[in-house]
Amino acid sequence: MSDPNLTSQIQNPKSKHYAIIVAGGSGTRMRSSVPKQYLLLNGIPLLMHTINAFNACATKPGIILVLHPESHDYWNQLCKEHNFTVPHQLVSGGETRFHSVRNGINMIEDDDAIVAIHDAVRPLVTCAIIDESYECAEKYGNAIVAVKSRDSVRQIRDNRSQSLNRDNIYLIQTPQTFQAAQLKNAYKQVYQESFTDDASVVEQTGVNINLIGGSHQNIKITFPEDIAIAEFLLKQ
Ligand SMILES: Nc1ccn([C@@H]2O[C@H](COP(=O)(O)OP(=O)(O)OP(=O)(O)O)[C@@H](O)[C@H]2O)c(=O)n1
Ligand SMILES: C[C@](O)(CO)[C@H](O)COP(=O)(O)O
Repeated sequence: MSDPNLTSQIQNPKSKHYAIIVAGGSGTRMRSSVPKQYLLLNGIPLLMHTINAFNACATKPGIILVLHPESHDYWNQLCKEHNFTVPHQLVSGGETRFHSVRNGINMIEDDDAIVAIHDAVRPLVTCAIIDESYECAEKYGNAIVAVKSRDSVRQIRDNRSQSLNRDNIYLIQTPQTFQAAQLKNAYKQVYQESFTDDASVVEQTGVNINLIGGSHQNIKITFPEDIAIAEFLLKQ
């Protein structure tokens, strides 16, 4: 059950901007007793850092939070424990990230809205990155946050490794922000394993994908050591 006190903003959003924060995963690679999005980072669940970042940015989108269907009560309890009152609407997630995102998109009626999709487990995203992604998506249709590879890169082909020009290699992050019509059309497709992010889903419909600058600090919490790294970065 969602807490009605937290759902008011999305029913009557002040702007046409939305953020779908996907937190419906189970975090198998983290091997923790609770899913990683609820692990504490500087004393509060890391998912709250992520929501706070979107709430603090100038765009101030309506927030749609996608959770595993069995985690809603747990989340509402955490919100009470931590006095967390940022308005948001809860939606149930699906089998994969693709299905969770699709459930979030289904909550948005306005085809002209601008929608950012963000991994709950990227809690170090900055307001500057979030606001720029909305501005660029409004102008160009979509904006995908990415960083250049800092390592040298090689590709295996026919059992031989070949160096690639790393200046042409970008590592993709979130938020990934789109005009709602693009997103809704793309998410009508049948799920494919190659859909590892939202850009790959939208690109499949023939739409050009625009990259914007992200940050090497916008890490995804995936493995146990990432918590210590994020705590270190938060103190900077
Ligand atoms: N069915 C799913 C799977 C993933 N996610 C979300 O998508 C983001 C990126 O996924 P990932 O880091 O892979 O999370 P998990 O699937 O939880 O982790 P793992 O792959 O280690 O199990 C996370 O915020 C995760 O909660 C989701 O909403 N619904
Ligand atoms: C969406 C994403 O965070 C972009 O880097 C990434 O593709 C998620 O991948 P994962 O396999 O769910 O970790």
